[in-house]
Amino acid sequence: MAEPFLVESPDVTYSKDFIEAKYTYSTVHVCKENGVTKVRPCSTRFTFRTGRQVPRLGVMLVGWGGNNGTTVTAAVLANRLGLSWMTKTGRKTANYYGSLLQASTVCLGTGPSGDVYVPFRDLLPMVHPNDIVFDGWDISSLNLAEAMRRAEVLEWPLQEQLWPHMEKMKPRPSIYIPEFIAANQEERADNVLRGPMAQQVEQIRRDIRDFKESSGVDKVIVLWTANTERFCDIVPGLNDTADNLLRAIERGLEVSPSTLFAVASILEGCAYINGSPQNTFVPGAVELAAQRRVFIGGDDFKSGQTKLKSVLVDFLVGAGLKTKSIVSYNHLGNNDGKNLSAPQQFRSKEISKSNVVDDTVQANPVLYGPQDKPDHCVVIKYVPYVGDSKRALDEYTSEIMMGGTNTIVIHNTCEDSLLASPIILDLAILTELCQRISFCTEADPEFQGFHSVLSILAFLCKAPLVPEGSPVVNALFRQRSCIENILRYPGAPSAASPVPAGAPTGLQGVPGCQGVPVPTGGCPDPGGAGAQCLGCPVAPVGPGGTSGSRCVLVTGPVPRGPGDAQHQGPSSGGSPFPIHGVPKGSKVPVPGVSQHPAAP
Ligand SMILES: NC(=O)c1ccc[n+]([C@@H]2O[C@H](COP(=O)([O-])OP(=O)(O)OC[C@H]3O[C@@H](n4cnc5c(N)ncnc54)[C@H](O)[C@@H]3O)[C@@H](O)[C@H]2O)c1
Ligand SMILES: O=P([O-])([O-])O[C@@H]1[C@@H](O)[C@H](O)[C@@H](O)[C@H](O)[C@@H]1O
Repeated sequence: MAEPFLVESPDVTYSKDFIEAKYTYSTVHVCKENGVTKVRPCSTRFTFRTGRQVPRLGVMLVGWGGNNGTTVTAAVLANRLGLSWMTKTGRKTANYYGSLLQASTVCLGTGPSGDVYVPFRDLLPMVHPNDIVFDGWDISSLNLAEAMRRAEVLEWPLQEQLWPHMEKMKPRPSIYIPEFIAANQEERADNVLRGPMAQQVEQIRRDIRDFKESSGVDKVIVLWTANTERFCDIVPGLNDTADNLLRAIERGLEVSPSTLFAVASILEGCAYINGSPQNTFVPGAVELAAQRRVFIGGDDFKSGQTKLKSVLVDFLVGAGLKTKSIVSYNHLGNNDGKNLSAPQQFRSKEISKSNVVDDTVQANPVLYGPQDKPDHCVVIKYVPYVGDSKRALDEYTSEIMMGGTNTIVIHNTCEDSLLASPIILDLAILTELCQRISFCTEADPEFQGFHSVLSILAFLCKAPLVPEGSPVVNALFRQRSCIENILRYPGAPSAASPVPAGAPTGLQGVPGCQGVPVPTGGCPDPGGAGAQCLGCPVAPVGPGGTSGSRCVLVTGPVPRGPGDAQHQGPSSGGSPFPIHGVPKGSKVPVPGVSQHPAAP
């Protein structure tokens, strides 16, 4: 496939199979020494290698018969077939609006006629959504056409055109454990697996292999878009390590369906993404992903009200206005809303919708003291009549100068599934791309992949899953620039915006953060054992590694016990922490350590 642009630079080479790009990553480290805060610029010379061969991608959706599952499948079919349909406001044509990769652009650089913008998807060779092959599971036996009609998301003239294609698609029977989702879901559960838990996991693994073989896809990514589950307790001996989790499954102990699907996917070498807010990635699941070097990501698609919240609070607090109260109310009438009408399922969603402002608040000690943060209220009501057309009302009240008050009120109506569907595509395509990117540095010449917790997906998720020790950043445009920078390094490094000195250690390119590769060397602060940089996770090479002046930027401490990523829990943040180095040449990404909030 011809490249949409060629980078003419001594730092970029194109071979038949790879694009190789050298890039000097510059950042700053902030360390406090003897009471003095010292800022030291440092840089690392990377070589990125991206495979140019775009595979045939299969996406298996858990919850395929739901509003999101049917809608994203229908959207890809409609685009592939070039469909259009009449509505009361005129003819509509299939598109991918709402997709970062398909419908947004990046500035490649400046030319004689000014800035040159290209679609995000052109930065590197990536899967086109039209080519994705779908399959999946649902506890409801309806075929995809009947499920699309049940969802009531798409206009009927479009549904009619899609019907013959969708009715051939039938969700595979799924793992169903009633106590994890609302009791009101039981009436649709007529397509469920029976037998011991371990046998059900084996069936899911067989399904993945069967799909791969029958469809002829080159690789499969599994994505959870089934109902929101309640949180799981993190229990030592049950789900705190990979071995304990696998043992718990053998014994049929308390493991959620979403975690069972994660285990099945990881054991099949398939990346697994969680589109819902529950803590699917218990420490044992994260450790298993790290051991098998399989990408995992999530949590909870960031589609509308929360996406706006992450921008608004960033704007308000970033402008020095002290936001004191945030009220996020919405009602909706789809099956998701029905499931969320149950307290435990609502609580999962309340957490992911609430914590999205924590990092912005914690980053501004001028406005907020240590325990000070805005009142934050999340309300979700189920109103069947409005269906998928979610109504959101938000109020943001901030203190302004000299005792003044600023109140912003927003009303937002949207089809929730039409916001989530393009996000599902971006999650799958970005994950597949990351599977083809490897990197090395002058100090670590062996090529290696990103950390198994793919936190570059943060832009697409309400509660970004990040390795322990990587700062959790929710500010939307910082998350976007992280994806842009990561895609630029391998594709158009010369245009990559360097991380400005003093840049926040949240997202942009802090190595190990949000998928930014883990470089070694370069840090001016060799530090001794236990030396800590306050600015970002930097550490001297730890046990088993080489000693000396190289610092290793880690994506998380070597597991002290349970390997786990940090689900953005109520108290997420980038505070200093005991950190360890990653022994030189270690290929297994470094899992984090459990930070999952206990079940609320
Ligand atoms: N804008 C959005 O739509 C949006 C945004 C963020 C997150 N989400 C989350 O995405 C998920 C799906 O949303 P939706 O609107 O499609 O909901 P939905 O209820 O329409 O679809 C969920 C589907 O999952 C099925 N299901 C439930 N348990 C299952 C299991 N164990 N195995 C297989 N299938 C199972 C249900 O039968 C249903 O068909 C929800 O968790 C929701 O909170 C949605
Ligand atoms: O719009 P957003 O806040 O990103 O997220 C949505 C919530 O507003 C809605 O209440 C919920 O039912 C959806 O699953 C989704 O989570």
